[in-house]
Amino acid sequence: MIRVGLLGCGNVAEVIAKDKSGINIVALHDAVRERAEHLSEITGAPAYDSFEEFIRQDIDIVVEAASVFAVTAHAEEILKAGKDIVILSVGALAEKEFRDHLISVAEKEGRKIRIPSGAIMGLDNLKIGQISGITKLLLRTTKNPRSLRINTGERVLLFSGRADDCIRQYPKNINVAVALELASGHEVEVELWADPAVDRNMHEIFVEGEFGDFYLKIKNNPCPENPATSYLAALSIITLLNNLEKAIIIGT
Ligand SMILES: NC(=O)C1=CN([C@@H]2O[C@H](COP(=O)(O)OP(=O)(O)OC[C@H]3O[C@@H](n4cnc5c(N)ncnc54)[C@H](O)[C@@H]3O)[C@@H](O)[C@H]2O)C=CC1
Ligand SMILES: O=C([O-])CC(=O)C(=O)O
Repeated sequence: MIRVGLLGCGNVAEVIAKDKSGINIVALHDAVRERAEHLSEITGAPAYDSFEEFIRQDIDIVVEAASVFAVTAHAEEILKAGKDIVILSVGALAEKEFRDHLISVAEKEGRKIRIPSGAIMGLDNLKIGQISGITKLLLRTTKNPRSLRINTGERVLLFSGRADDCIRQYPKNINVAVALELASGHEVEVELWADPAVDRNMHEIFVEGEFGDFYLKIKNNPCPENPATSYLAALSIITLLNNLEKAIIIGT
């Protein structure tokens, strides 16, 4: 059974820890000790204060659900320690130089970097952008101001521009833009809106290309402990882990 280590023991990790589908969590690490200890009580897996000790454990795959910074700081070491990695804070890969370096380390070590679909649907078939022209790719994300930690009584456009600039400004809110970019191999135009009238995390994706066009709108229920994060993101990781060893692979 695949041995999973959780890097980051916050909101997403807690949903994973409470899941009953049989994920085998064997080690935990969080910069805040109490968070790892809390998940230790739920899973029975040991919590390690130091990252170095955590990564020495008998882990097959590390699930990062921590922060963009945690990926920058630890992803290379995880791969070099012979473990695969699931990266939820995929915004860390917006910078090409870092991304290319990490991929080359994974290739050299014979390891895999897995990017879950996270808080959106449709990421799988968008990979066709790597072989077929895409002429438009726009992500319009709308969240309640509370999720974005701002105060406004009306709908406001907080950002309009490139994904890499947006993730630098909102590292906890727009990882999906970078996932879309990596899947499609195409630059994403991003709009980030704060709207007090919405209580869900909404992502609208507009795509045009040689295949035709599509429009997708998802209205995600936020996680109770962290309204910036959609519950779907945690479900997507659980699903990824449950499918790792299946003989049939569904989706592009
Ligand atoms: N790709 C996607 O679609 C999505 C990505 N995310 C990202 O996933 C990550 C996790 O989300 P949540 O669980 O809601 O966040 P959270 O804030 O509830 O939990 C993160 C935990 O990681 C810990 N942490 C942060 N940096 C660390 C480091 N360098 N070393 C060790 N521990 C560290 C924090 O102390 C915290 O306990 C966030 O970066 C979030 O932006 C969230 C939703 C969707
Ligand atoms: O959970 C969401 O709806 C999206 C999100 O925070 C992210 O992409 O970082």
